[in-house]
Amino acid sequence: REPGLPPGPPTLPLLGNLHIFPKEFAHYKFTEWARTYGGIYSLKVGPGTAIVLTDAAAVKELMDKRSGSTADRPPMHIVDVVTGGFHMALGRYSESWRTLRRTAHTILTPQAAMKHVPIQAAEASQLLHDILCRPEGFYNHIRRFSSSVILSVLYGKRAPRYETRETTAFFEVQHDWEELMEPGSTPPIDLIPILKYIPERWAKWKQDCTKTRKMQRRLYFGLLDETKERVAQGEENGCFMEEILVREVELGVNREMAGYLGGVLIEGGSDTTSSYLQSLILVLVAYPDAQRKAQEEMDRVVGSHRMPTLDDLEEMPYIRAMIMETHRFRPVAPMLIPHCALNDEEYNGFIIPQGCTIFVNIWGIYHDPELYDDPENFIPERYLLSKNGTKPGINGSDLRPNLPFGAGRRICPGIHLAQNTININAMNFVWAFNFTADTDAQGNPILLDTFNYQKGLLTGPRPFKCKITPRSSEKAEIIEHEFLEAADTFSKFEFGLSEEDKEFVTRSRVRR
Ligand code: HEM
Repeated sequence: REPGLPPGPPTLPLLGNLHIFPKEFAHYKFTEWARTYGGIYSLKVGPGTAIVLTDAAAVKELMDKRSGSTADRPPMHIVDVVTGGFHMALGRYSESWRTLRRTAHTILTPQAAMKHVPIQAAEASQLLHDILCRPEGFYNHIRRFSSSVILSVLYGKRAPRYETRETTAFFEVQHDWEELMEPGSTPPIDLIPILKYIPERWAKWKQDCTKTRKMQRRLYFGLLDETKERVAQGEENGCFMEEILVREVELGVNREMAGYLGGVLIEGGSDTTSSYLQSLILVLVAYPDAQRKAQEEMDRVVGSHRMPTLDDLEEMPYIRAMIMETHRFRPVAPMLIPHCALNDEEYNGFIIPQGCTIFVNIWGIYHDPELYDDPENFIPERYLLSKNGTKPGINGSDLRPNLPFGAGRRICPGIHLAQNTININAMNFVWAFNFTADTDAQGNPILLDTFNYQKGLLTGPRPFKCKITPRSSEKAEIIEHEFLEAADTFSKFEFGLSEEDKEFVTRSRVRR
């Protein structure tokens, strides 16, 4: 470890800390180390350096205020090979990143996000309906929902079924893409660049890259071309890509960029929102008291005769607190996406060297007993006591409510879209259903493991079982009614459907 770096675990010659670097669920180990080495420590990864921030003040200063210096991503050769350098989320801080980011931002502002609320609300009514009809399939109903919302918002084309072609194609290619990026699945090309030059016939990872690239391009550019054709036929429906196509010269976005921008936004918008909503159901089951309090508030504000709308949330402090607490308790991205330092920075007497990888360990911050009372439990009330949920006597002003969405110039561009989706569904779930633990053969409740999560940079609960029942027959009727009423909104987004999709749409729109 070079002098001036923050402290960290003891190193070995050449390897540094490589031999103890966690291969999965790194946020647990990173949090354990933070309790020993402090809110800012370093790890040596061979010759490279990683800095782990588990301190809100350091995140505010280095990631938000000095974002111009920390907005890069670590080099990932695989990402360049597969996406030609056009991956906005994983790509370097370059001119093309800035163009892509500007383009995404102009169209995903809070006002622009409001334009998409009708399709989000309509899809949320199908989600309730799907759960009502087949509660045991809730996990995949949520995945369909997220995929359909993002496809509708971006390409004006929805996915009525989990098996709809574009949804299945996306899940398939995303699975391969995530596997390819899993540490250990490729040789350490970024540490030993000469490995890039091994011919493809001897390097399986290169063949996998070629396959993934082909699959991604078929899906992403196929969707782009379909949108073009639809616009040419005068059938616009106000989706994101239509606006890009109209403004491509002004925005400086060429075909390659538009194709990958759409693809990366599908990647960013699919499993993130679905993981959040799956976590929400997990905590509603695991913490029945919190569920009961949320339902009492819902009954007071909305009652039984209508469904909640976004405007109602203003009157629901407990449900707002529950939404915040879910982000804290089980953040979708426990360490955000790694950043990389563009320049040397100095902080609290430590050097943050140019080129180092920076992990923002929000898991460690959110589970710090110095900041939160009983951090390992789901307690929405903490957000009623203080804006950032911190315990009495603690100044939580270095925290901010949107921290789970990232930091500085790399903060999630889909945040407003995501928050609307989360708010609509959180209210719907609480209004519509009772969520209870599944029971064993003797009728005893089966305790849920709230740590049974998928590995990866973005994480969500592994499939789990629970019982979901409508809170009343009147509510079940309203769900049915709202779903049928949504047909008009859906129809603008239903084109190019397969025969199976059409058959499903016709069958499901008949009152039962
Ligand atoms: C619960 C929902 C979501 C959560 C918790 C979430 C969280 C995050 C986080 C933590 C980052 C990394 C920020 C950083 O490195 O500092 C990120 C980046 C990103 N997110 Fe989201 N996100 C969500 C939904 C969405 C949606 C709906 C979209 C698309 C419309 C989206 C698109 C992206 C993109 C493109 C990036 C990369 C930004 C960049 O590197 O410049 N996300 N998100």
